[in-house]
Amino acid sequence: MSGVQVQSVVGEACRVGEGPVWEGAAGTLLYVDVLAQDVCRWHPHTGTVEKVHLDGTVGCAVPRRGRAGYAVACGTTFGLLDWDERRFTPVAAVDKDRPNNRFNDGKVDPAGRFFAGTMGNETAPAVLERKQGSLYSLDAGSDGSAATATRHFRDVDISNGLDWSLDNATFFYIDSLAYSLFAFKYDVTTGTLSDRRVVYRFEPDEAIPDGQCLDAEGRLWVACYNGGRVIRIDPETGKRLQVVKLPVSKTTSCCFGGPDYSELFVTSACEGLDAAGLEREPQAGNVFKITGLGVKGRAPFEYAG
Ligand SMILES: O=C1O[C@H](CO)[C@@H](O)[C@H](O)[C@H]1O
Repeated sequence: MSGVQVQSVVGEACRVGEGPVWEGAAGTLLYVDVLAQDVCRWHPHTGTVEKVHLDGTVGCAVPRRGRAGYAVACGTTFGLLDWDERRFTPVAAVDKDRPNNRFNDGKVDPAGRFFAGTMGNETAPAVLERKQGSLYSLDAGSDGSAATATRHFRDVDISNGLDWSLDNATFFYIDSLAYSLFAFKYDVTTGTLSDRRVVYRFEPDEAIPDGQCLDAEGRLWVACYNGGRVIRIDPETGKRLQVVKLPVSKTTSCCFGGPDYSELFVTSACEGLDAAGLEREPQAGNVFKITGLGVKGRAPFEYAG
């Protein structure tokens, strides 16, 4: 019998919860509510959620190496958030020719670069002008030089689902409306991508692929938006290995965490629920914890700037 259990741990609903990151030293879960414009931090021991409200949509927030606060992709600007002072300092702006764009999902690479991608403005979930987005990284300057934003590619619909293979040689990426999980060759020394290929094409009941994370065995866990599930994919074989269903439909992203990284945290959204009665989902927008998967994740990488 499967020992997999799903539990709602943050009962306060997010409009669009995204980008969970486990903070090992503090034992807290960082995530964002994109449309509420909040960076959120959940304390499991007290059950409380602290929030910092920003002056724009928040695509993602990531921890900094050896420094307090977070690097954040807000609106179309990479910046730094001083959590205690609740102050956002812009570092680099992108997509200056696309005023309706916003940042979406992001993650730090094994060398400390902050990758995040953009998308056009949605009129409803997953309804937007196509091919407006790009994938960027924010590379921390060395020896006191300024951080710089680099565009890796254009023509993205909804930039999503980033992670790197255990040997750092492959970058995994999702463009949601391509309904595909892509892999690129990755040069971790230079931070460059090449040779894009499709690893997995999503099934109709898996709906829209959203955020993802790698586990310690090199397999990927993908949250399926409108699919109410996370699925485990072997990128070597392109086979789906496992499905875990959740009690809400708009599952948006996942990360491993907990004291030994054996718990999978899943964010969800309640914004834009459709006319099929889904708005009555009692737990839509909550954060969930899945235990008993029998596999662990790894600690997140931290932005070097
Ligand atoms: O990552 C996301 O995926 C969702 C589905 O593609 C989209 O509706 C959200 O606005 C977006 O943040």
